[in-house]
Amino acid sequence: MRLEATQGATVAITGGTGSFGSTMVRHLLDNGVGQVHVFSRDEAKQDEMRTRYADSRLKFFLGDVRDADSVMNAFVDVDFVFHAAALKQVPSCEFFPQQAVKTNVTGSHNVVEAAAATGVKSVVFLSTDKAVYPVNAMGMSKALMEKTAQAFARSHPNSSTVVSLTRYGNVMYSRGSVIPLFVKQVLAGKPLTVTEPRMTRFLMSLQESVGLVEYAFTHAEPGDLFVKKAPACTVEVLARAVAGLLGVEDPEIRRIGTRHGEKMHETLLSREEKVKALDEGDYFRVPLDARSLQYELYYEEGEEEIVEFDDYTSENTERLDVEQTKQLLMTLPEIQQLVGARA
Ligand SMILES: O=c1ccn([C@@H]2O[C@H](COP(=O)(O)OP(=O)(O)O[C@H]3O[C@H](CO)[C@H](O)[C@H](O)[C@H]3O)[C@@H](O)[C@H]2O)c(=O)[nH]1
Repeated sequence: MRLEATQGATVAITGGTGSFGSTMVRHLLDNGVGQVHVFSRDEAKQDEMRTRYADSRLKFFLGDVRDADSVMNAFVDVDFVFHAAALKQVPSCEFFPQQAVKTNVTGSHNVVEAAAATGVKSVVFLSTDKAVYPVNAMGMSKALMEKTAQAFARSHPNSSTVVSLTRYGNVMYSRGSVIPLFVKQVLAGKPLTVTEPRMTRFLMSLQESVGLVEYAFTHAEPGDLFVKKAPACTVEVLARAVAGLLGVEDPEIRRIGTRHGEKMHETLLSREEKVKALDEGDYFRVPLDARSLQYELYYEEGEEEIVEFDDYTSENTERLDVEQTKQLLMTLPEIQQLVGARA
């Protein structure tokens, strides 16, 4: 993975102390970035990161994407922005949808406006499969974030700020997610709690999410949306793979039922997007629908092709069995460590 464009450049990352942010920061520092502006709300995490990275190219900006001035302040003299700050927990957004609107929608609007006002060259927005046909407040607010970014690109065709989007699925081993939970349950000798055995999720590593953002950043035309092709598996397969790697071949599985706000399968591209998507090998690129607000284009001329296409979902993508899932899990440093420690 190379980030030639960022060599010597100044990059700002909103949500810079999170999982994505800190992985991207490491990657940028290793690839000759000039400066990184780490923008986030949590001073303790910033302090921890400052000590851990101990690199004079890092500058920390305390602020909140909800506060436009704080965003503007962090973007002065910045070349590129990665917008990762978000409320991303499904349950908390479900209980506090207004908070999701403030951070994910208004906050993202502040980011795009500040980027344009300060002359940022390119800003990549991070979205999620949960934004496609959304059923929960987190997904709905991320869908509106996407629309906010696309609306900017559509209404400012001559802007020197390129706005693009990436969408990805579940990041394996992310904080609070199911893989570390299954690991904990296996190590404690407890049954594995599986919501619905046939439920599927895309599987992506944190490194791949950095790669996707880098790809978007390097290739984007204004308003483009990028998705990485990814395999998927059922949660039962995932549970069996995690247990198998930790030496439990036939784990006890306790079915707990689908949780609130959860889908059976996730969708990375709707069929309306799929019909427009360009296949670029590991990635799909969906160009901006740049039509103006001429109503006849929306209401009088349809698109015949659309019915021929399927959505791109965790159900119809490449599906992994237990052995293949084990192999994929073994690419994760956390799993390598665990398995190594037990060998
Ligand atoms: O005890 C559990 C918990 C989860 N699952 C299943 O495992 C899969 C993955 O669950 P995660 O909780 O890891 O991921 P989600 O798809 O629910 O989404 C997660 O990742 C999102 C980001 O994409 C948000 O952060 C969200 O709040 C967070 O729950 C789902 O099918 C879920 O039903 C189980 O089988 N058993």
